[in-house]
Amino acid sequence: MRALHPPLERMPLYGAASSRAIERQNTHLPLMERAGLAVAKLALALWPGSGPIWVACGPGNNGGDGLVAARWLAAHGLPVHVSLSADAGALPPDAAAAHARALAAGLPIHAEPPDTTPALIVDALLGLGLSRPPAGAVAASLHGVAKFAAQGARVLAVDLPSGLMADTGTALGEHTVRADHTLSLLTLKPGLFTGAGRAHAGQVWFDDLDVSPPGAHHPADAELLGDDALRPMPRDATAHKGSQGSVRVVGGAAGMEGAARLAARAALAAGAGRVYLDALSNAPGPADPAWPELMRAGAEPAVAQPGVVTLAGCGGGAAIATHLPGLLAQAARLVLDADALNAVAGSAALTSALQARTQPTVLTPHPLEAARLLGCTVPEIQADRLRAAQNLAERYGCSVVLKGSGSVIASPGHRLGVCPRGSAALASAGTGDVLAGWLAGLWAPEPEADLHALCGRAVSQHGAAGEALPLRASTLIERLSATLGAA
Ligand SMILES: NC(=O)C1=CN([C@@H]2O[C@H](COP(=O)(O)OP(=O)(O)OC[C@H]3O[C@@H](n4cnc5c(N)ncnc54)[C@H](O)[C@@H]3O)[C@@H](O)[C@H]2O)[C@@H](O)CC1
Ligand SMILES: Nc1ncnc2c1ncn2[C@@H]1O[C@H](COP(=O)(O)OP(=O)(O)O)[C@@H](O)[C@H]1O
Repeated sequence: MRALHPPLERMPLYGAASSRAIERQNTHLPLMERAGLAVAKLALALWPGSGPIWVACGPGNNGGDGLVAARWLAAHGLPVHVSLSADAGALPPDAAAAHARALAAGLPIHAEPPDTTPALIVDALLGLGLSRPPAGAVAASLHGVAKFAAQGARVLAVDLPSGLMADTGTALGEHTVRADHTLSLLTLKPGLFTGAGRAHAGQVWFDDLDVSPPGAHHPADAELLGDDALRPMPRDATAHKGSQGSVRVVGGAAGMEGAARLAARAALAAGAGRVYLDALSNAPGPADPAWPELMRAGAEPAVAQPGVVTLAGCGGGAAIATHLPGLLAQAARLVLDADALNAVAGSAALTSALQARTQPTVLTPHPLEAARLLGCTVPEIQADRLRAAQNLAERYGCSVVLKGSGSVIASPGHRLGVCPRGSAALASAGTGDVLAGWLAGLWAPEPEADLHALCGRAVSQHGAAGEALPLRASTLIERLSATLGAA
């Protein structure tokens, strides 16, 4: 068992169906006994030393894990209140056996939550089997968990916070558990790291139940990005500005020049040899008075040159649409962000032009831009962020970074990546422009890079720099420069 916190290694993620398939391959092992023992060990470590522990067990095998854990905790002499929000006669076989062993050990099993606030709650109500918004006895227990948590009880979720969907990180029902800790068992589930998952899971722990590697015969559904993505690329001693590639930022309509400047600054900080700004505002003067290194684009460099990465959209407004036909047709390497994405979503001609591109392209939508591109709603995007990113990648034939808590990286033919870095400190205007610029700047010197991996690097580095307040987009560039930058 181990805690997942930096430095993080790459880890495979398995959704509910894959986790069940792996479980089926290992039915010869006492998985529930191992799971319950792991839960008990972590609960013991988290227990504050006094006060009761409420082990809240549900109707399935997640409840079975809880019953095993409760037996171990009671055997250690800890004050345990076990509740079962289900008919014991209807438990699945493994959980029924765990129930029988708990009774045989003399453990009282209640129908109701405790009367007084526990010090620690072990949430074993629902795991992988969640199939509908909680109701009845389970919902009543979930209400109790929320009430006691508000009174200061710590919460350890078994496998998944009850109410959270394993595959998507969608919270079903109003009382989805907000855990302080979640111990993911056998496999790590993608829903812990994207959508509402990060808000509900707290500190994630993982125990493979000694089934290692858990998916030897089963491909992972996605990959959790590791901190190897944070390593800066070494710069060759013979590097010169010409060898580092160029970034051309097309954006910054009147009133939104700042967005394009943030992107251009980030591109320079990431390592691009030269950065040009095509400001759509046509305002006179230097590209960025505070950053004299940034140049105004004239006739050169042509976007068709392989050394040039074009980043279009940041603060582009409606004006970006007129530039897109040319950029989509010619740009050797293209990143589309913000208004460029909105323009594509609103135009069948631009959509066709994007789909017809054969040169490498990255899209960096936030959920609203993604919804426009897929012709659906933001809740539909957020209900399954992995699928949305995959659909975008396939529909447009591009690499895609679907931003937000637990950014998802998708490219045709590649395994989905989920980024566990970043935080709500990034929730302020301009941080997305910095990401787009940083990505373009990382890409500039590496035309042959695996674009999917490069997107993962950009998102991980941006996220790692965005985990502490106070944070403005400008300070984000400073942090990126200080820790990972090349400029
Ligand atoms: N069997 C084993 O050997 C192992 C089981 N494990 C545990 O087993 C869990 C999966 O067990 P299950 O497949 O039984 O799934 P769950 O324990 O999540 O529960 C499934 C049960 O909950 C009911 N249910 C679903 N949604 C509900 C709702 N909204 N309100 C009320 N009831 C609802 C279902 O009808 C079903 O009876 C994992 O999450 C994990 O905790 C793992 O520890 C690995 C080993
Ligand atoms: N709660 C959060 N957790 C993690 N990352 C976040 C969170 N909120 C925002 N971000 C990140 O901040 C950036 C915001 O981008 P975006 O919405 O395009 O903003 P803007 O257009 O103002 O620059 C994205 O990289 C996004 O993933």
